[in-house]
Amino acid sequence: MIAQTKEELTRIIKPYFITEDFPKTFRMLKPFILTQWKAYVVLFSLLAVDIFFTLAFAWFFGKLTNAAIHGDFQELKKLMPIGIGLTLISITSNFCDIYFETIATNGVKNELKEHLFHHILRLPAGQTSSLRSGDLLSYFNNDIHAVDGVIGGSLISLIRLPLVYIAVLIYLFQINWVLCLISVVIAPIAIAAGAVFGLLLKRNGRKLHELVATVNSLLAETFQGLQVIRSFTLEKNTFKHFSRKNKEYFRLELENAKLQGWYYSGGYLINSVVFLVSLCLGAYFVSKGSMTVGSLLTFTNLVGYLVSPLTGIAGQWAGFQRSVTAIERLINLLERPAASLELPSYTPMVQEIHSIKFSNISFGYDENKKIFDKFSLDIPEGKVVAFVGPSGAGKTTLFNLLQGFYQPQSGNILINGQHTDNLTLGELRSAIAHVPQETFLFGGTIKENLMIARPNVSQADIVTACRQAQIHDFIASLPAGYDTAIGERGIKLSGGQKQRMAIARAILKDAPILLLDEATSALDSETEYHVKTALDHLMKNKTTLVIAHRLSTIQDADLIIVMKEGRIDQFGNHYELINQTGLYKKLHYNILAKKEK
Ligand SMILES: Nc1ncnc2c1ncn2[C@@H]1O[C@H](COP(=O)(O)OP(=O)(O)OP(=O)(O)O)[C@@H](O)[C@H]1O
Repeated sequence: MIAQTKEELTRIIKPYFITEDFPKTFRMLKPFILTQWKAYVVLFSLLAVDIFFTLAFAWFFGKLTNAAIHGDFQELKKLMPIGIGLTLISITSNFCDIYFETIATNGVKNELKEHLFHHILRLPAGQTSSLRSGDLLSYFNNDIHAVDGVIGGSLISLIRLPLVYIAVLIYLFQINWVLCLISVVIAPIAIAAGAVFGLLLKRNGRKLHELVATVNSLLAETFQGLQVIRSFTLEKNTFKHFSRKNKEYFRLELENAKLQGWYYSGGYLINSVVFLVSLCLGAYFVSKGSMTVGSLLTFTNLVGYLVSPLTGIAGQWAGFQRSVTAIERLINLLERPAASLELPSYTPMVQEIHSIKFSNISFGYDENKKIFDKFSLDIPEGKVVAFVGPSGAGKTTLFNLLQGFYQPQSGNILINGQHTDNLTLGELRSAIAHVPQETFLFGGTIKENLMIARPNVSQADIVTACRQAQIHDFIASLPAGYDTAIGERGIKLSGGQKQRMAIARAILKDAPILLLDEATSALDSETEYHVKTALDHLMKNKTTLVIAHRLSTIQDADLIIVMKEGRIDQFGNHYELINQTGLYKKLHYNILAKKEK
């Protein structure tokens, strides 16, 4: 398709050229590169050794040939130690090159990985909810490794190759300027061809990085959702989807290989032509006596360096471009604003709760769709407050705001009269124990899962908490007891056991505010009894906010807040509310009806 207008032409050409992302890339990488400055200084010093060696070896070769032709054994004897010295320099410099390049690139990547991980851990929920876990993994196992091109070999080569070119050009010019001129004429072709391939590879590189992230997300979601896939018999469709993406990846890699193949073959062709022309012309000059055989050999030895740096620069440029596309993705992530400067950690500053107040809160996950509009609520000290209301009323959102996962667009949340904005995230979250509806357990042992509640918990604390949470007897009956591995996400535990593990965690955390999101899934009456006993222990002496689904929790609550569409529809205790006509009465009879079924 031919571009009709200038704008259209610009739109087609633009993706092939780096403009703003180039300085942006270096601005982002600079602090990480500076951490490895010593290795980079060594690498740049080695450039000089490399250039010296290239010229010296060609010189040595020519000298040796002339000495051999003239049977000059004295000269040969003098040249031998020089040859050995050059070889030793070359071996040492090669070793140092590899060693220091590894230090520089891996050092930078290590720092970058830590920075990225640190950043992701500080991102607010609003930023991470739009990221898929596969995408996040891709940053670490794909994009970070692709930065090699910018921080390692490609960067060094982009500096080394022009220097080699200039040094060789000056040297060869002195040997035979006519031959030199022929080689220089070829330069624009090599540069132009390399640049075009580099830009084509960049476009392909961006597609490849995006596709790797998609495939990673697909894999992560498939493995996490294997049970759903099995129960909805989605195996065939899932496989087809994966296979399509996998083939697309293969096709893009092939396209890349083709581009690289053409590029290297083109470089080889240019190299060969220059070499043959120089050799034939040089042979003519030797036959005319205007050049020695040694000089011709030196020339043919070095003439490649007048072409390869040019094609090489273009090749490195291509690698560089592909890396830049990976870095663009990293920059996009790193530009997302973090919720705090430091990583939150357990900081139990708030020991007692006298008041919790939501004051004129307005909030929407999407700013155009408000969940709360000037919402206010006072939570009484040391009481159990139950939140009930239809799905989507905003009950969980209230919990999210109190824990600082999201910030209200206006209004304040105050704990003991102090704005939660004035507390660090560590202080705020250490004051709250949250028992979510679905318990997330890590893949380690029971003990490891309980120890995350707070630092320095003892075995005795754990056992006491588990007894109160009605889970100790079960754990003790396991062959490895508290050291039993519970499988990924605690797959080896039942729903009721997971809930009691979450309650034990909350007991261990011993925070003054308790947020409880009761599970909606029905438990058998014995487990229900155990869970209720565990909760009674947990709620003692705490200010408790509970999203309640169980009749007993609701009836026993000191205050019931009936929520509807982000507003408080009714409030009071069970006996007050049941005698009013309104939403509570309806909800109450709905729960009763469900229970009877
Ligand atoms: N992370 C999110 N991003 C965007 N919208 C969200 C998000 N979480 C919840 N919502 C929306 O906010 C509204 C309130 O949801 P919330 O989870 O607070 O309701 P709820 O009262 O807890 O409901 P349920 O009883 O079903 O859990 C809903 O319309 C929901 O779609």
